[in-house]
Amino acid sequence: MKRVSLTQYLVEEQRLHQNINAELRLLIEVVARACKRISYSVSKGALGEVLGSADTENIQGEVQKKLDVISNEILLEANEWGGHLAAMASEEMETIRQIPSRYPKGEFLLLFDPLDGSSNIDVNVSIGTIFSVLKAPEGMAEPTEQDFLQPGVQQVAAGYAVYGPQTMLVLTTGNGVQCFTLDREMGSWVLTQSDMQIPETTKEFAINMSNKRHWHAPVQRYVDEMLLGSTGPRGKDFNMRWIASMVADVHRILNRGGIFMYPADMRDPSQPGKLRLMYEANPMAMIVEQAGGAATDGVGRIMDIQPAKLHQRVPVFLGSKSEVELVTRYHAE
Ligand SMILES: O=P(O)(O)OC[C@H]1O[C@](O)(COP(=O)(O)O)[C@@H](O)[C@@H]1O
Ligand SMILES: [Mg+2]
Ligand SMILES: [Mg+2]
Repeated sequence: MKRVSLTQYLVEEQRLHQNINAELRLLIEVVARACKRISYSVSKGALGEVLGSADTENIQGEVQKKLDVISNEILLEANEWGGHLAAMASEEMETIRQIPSRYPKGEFLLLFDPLDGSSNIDVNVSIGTIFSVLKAPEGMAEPTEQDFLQPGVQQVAAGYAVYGPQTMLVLTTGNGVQCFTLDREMGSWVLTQSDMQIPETTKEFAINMSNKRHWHAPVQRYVDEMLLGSTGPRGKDFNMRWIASMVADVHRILNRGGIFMYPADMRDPSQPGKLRLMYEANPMAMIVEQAGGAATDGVGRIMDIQPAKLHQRVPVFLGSKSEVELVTRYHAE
């Protein structure tokens, strides 16, 4: 197999398609390097004293795990001095992080969920990092939180790292989706899947079924019809998977199709769903659309949503196009 590294891929992408410039290319490399460091920490587990709770709470009121804090620090530190960013925002921080004045500033805004699937850390199940890159408005001295509130269609790149049996980096810069596997001996990311495409037909769905009694009618209907299998209106049996790490669930769907759902439910109307628009839904929506799938909030395209606040939550339906279209249609009926 001819080995193509992440660096070689990005250089070629810049040369052939001009969808990225040198600054974005270097920014992606810095993020990828940070993910490599996170991967090494994850794999050390108890030996690296990275497991367990940090005994602190994040802005969402969730108890932080040690790895949430460690991963956030790794990403902040790696990106601060790179010179490619104007500012950063993280799921784990209340407000945005400016680039210290001693470092050069760049033209991009970076947003991340440093550690996705926190509940899986201590039980050795796949977890990940999700990131999104936006362009900073031109000519500002210091970006404000308002500058981050851009719809997902304006993302210039998005990706995730999944820390599973293998560590992989899945990336889009708006020209398809590529997957790189971390070669631990060489310390490099090697291209292992080009132009990933989500299979169109599927028999698999992912949702946390324990919330069933709280769902709204369209989601009840859609899931009930799948559960009826070959005896119901769908005329075929479905399988269910729920890893509770969005990264791992989306990675499976990119590879073998399916639909991932985290709907809003009837419990707390002020919390429309669990997932965060800026750190989880938008970057995953860009990846899924670039791989031929679809991503909606049940009403419209996720990437068209005009964010109102940094830590906004949204319902998420993403994956194989026909399934996402069906559940979205049920919301309209
Ligand atoms: O425990 P639940 O409600 O099934 O939620 C699982 C979902 O929560 C998340 O873990 C949220 O991510 P964080 O770990 O970054 O908070 C998603 O990855 C996942 O899809
Ligand atoms: Mg998450
Ligand atoms: Mg997280």
